[in-house]
Amino acid sequence: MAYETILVETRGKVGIITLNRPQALNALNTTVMAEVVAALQGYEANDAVGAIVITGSEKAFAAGADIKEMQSKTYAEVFAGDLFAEWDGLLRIRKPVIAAVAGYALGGGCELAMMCDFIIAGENAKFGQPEITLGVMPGMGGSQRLTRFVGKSKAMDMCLTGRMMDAAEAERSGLVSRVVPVADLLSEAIGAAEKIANLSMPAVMMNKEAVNRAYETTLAEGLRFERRLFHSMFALDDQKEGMSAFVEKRKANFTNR
Ligand SMILES: CCCCCCC/C=C/C(=O)SCCNC(=O)CCNC(=O)[C@H](O)C(C)(C)COP(=O)(O)OP(=O)(O)OC[C@H]1O[C@@H](n2cnc3c(N)ncnc32)[C@H](O)[C@@H]1OP(=O)(O)O
Repeated sequence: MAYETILVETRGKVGIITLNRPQALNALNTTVMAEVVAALQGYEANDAVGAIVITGSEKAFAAGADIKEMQSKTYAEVFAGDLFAEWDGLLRIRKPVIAAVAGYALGGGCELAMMCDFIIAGENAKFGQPEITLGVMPGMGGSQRLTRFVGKSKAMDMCLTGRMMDAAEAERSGLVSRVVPVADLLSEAIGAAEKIANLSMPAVMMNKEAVNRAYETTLAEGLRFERRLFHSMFALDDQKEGMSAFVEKRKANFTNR
């Protein structure tokens, strides 16, 4: 499929989506949204792909939702069209999605990164929710997810002042899982994705579902959910293979069954 605003490539078992609107610092317009979700759905349906990386350029992962596209919209339009709801398609992807962030990840760009399963940042990454400076607020989960990632005080600071957080602060605060030199960012993210893609896919997907559940439910309910998933894994060939391989001191050969 030919895309206008993203580049799509498969390396081994890893699908790579690169946001590609350099003239607008990868601002997220309606076309980007539709194309990213379509590419993700394509990888989700492709059994040869086990994990996905979303990245941008060295200067910008994404500098936010496209302000020029939003500028003149009316309340009636954004309400009736449920502006940005299509991004929820990302949340229905069951394979792991890693954000590889260099440069600006602002507004919707920061929100897109936080919708991924984890974030690997280049040393020049800058995260922020500057919507307040435009007279609005985050519209795709920023006020909720950022607060869960970094806590109330820092989330308030960022949403109310619009200030940016650099990669070191983002790692300290738990927003990103690792920080690497910009030159190594894509290979680090692809390496992590490749490692995941070579594991048992049902086990990977159940791990993802269980961690996500921690955001949505009580501790008691989450622990019950984890226990049930854990028990169900003993119905998988991959559980037998993984444990046998350990005991026999060999590499596991997972079949995703
Ligand atoms: C999954 C999530 C999607 C849903 C999102 C829901 C709600 C989200 C709302 C938002 O995201 S509002 C936008 C928040 N972002 C910002 O306010 C950042 C805006 N950009 C900047 O402040 C600066 O561009 C910068 C990032 C600090 C970089 O500055 P620099 O001087 O280096 O470059 P510029 O000359 O400013 O930009 C180059 C070029 O890119 C255009 N551009 C930058 N950001 C956007 C944007 N968000 N939307 C549209 N266009 C953008 C900028 O206008 C320049 O283009 P020209 O005007 O020269 O043609």
